[in-house]
Amino acid sequence: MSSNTRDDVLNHWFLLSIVAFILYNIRVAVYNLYFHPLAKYPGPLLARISPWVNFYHATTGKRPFWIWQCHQVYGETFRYHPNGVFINSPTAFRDVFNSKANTRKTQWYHGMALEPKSLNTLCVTDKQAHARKRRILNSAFSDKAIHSAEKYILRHVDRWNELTLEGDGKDWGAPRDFAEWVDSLVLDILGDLAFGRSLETKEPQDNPLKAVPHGISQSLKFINPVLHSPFLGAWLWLHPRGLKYLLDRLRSQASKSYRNFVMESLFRRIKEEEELQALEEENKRKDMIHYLLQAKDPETGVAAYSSSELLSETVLLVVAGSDTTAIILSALFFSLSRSERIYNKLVREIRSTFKFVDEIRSGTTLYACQYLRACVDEAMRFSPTGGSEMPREAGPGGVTVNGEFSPEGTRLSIGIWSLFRNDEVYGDPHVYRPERWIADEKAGVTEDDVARAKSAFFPFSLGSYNCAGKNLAILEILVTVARTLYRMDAQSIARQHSRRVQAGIRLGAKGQEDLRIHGRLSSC
Ligand code: HEM
Repeated sequence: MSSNTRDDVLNHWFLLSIVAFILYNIRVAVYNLYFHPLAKYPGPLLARISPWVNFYHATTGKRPFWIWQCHQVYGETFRYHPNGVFINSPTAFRDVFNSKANTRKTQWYHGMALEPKSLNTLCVTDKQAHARKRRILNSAFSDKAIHSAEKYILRHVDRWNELTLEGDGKDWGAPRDFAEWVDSLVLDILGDLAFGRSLETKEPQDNPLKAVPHGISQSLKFINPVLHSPFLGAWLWLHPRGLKYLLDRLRSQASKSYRNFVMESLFRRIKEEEELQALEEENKRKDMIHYLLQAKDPETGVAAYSSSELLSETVLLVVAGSDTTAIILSALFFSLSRSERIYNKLVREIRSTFKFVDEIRSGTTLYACQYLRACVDEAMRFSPTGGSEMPREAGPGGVTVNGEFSPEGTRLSIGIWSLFRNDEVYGDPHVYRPERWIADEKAGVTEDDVARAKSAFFPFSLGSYNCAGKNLAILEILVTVARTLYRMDAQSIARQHSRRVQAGIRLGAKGQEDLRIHGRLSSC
């Protein structure tokens, strides 16, 4: 064949390919717009046709706000993906997340896993496998386990307070970047509760583990767009075929230090467990990893977890147990720094309820501090911790959500940020107002108002997949806030937002935080 004829053939095939590609996309667009089961729902035109729009918003870091804006424009339900809708309704949340709902976790969760082959309790999508793993995890969060963990939480909070106050505490101490400062507290607590050792990241000396919270944020920020991308399936396929190796090499230093920390801590803890076997039962330290190591398969009696499953479960505990609690504490102190009225009211409640700081521990007195709990709930509403949504899809045979039927495989999403800022439920959703959680006729808040607010409030999710660590998290937050504000006056030196939220994940870059807090001894 002459070179001219070969060029003609190539040009011909090239043109044909382009025409075929265009025709294929037109066909897909027409189907998605007019014949797809979700065709009746409104939404941005391009998002209804193509999954790339949703992906684009995930890369911007502002997807929760895009979702909220779309609800303002298109109403309660809008189509954000050819095969998915967002629904901003408390009823829809219950329909999708209740234990009996015919819905399932999507492939998104497999992408979240460190090792897609060793899925942890959060990432496993098979319901029976999840129930088995969750039973084991529950033993690490039983009332007894939390009760025995409390003394470690208190010890860390007390030391953190001591370090916040400088010298004799009579003058304002040097301002601290609150986001980082709270990260160190939460990580030290987590280290003690999970691995039975204090990580000492709040101590002044240099410590490579101080980079761990940043490593966690970076890893989450990196994976978030991938999870929302149309190439997630290919990503999961490639992961065991070389992609994992490549990613490990490209990882940032902070992300590496977080991974190494988890691995080292776990392997060190496994060794210690062997030594602990020789001790009397009451002298054994029963931290979270202890429960995982001791778990047995009920049928075979052998260890329930392989070492890669243990690692995967440990990663979950570290991420779920640190980033979330730190975000809520940060959001709460940030909101207090913006309102003298709320700050003073909370301080009054804490200082009038307890006579001594040591009385601030789990128990009816702490849990009866109504305003404290309202401030925490309002922080969880105001700055929800998870990503934009907890992705679910309709199971076999489809499911009815909010009165509308969706066939199997339809993505059914509820934007957490949008739901917690739903105008119809909260009236003034963009205002941090703890009073909305306490019925008080004089303040104009009725029982019905509180019930309505609670009807849309699911900070720890709902059903079988709800947060395993919720009681621990609440205790940690309550004692940290109460002991800190009992002991010291806190003051913000800047009035801008401390933490921007990127798809539910903190940016938290060093030096970019605006909320700096310093304390001085309280007069009580
Ligand atoms: C204020 C703090 C916290 C909030 C708001 C929170 C919220 C949540 C939410 C919404 C989920 C469901 C995620 C999903 O389905 O995609 C979840 C799951 C989970 N959380 Fe938390 N969490 C917090 C603290 C903690 C702590 C301190 C721990 C333990 C160290 C923890 C351990 C877990 C675990 C193990 C799961 C997976 C449960 C399962 O899938 O069965 N969380 N959390």
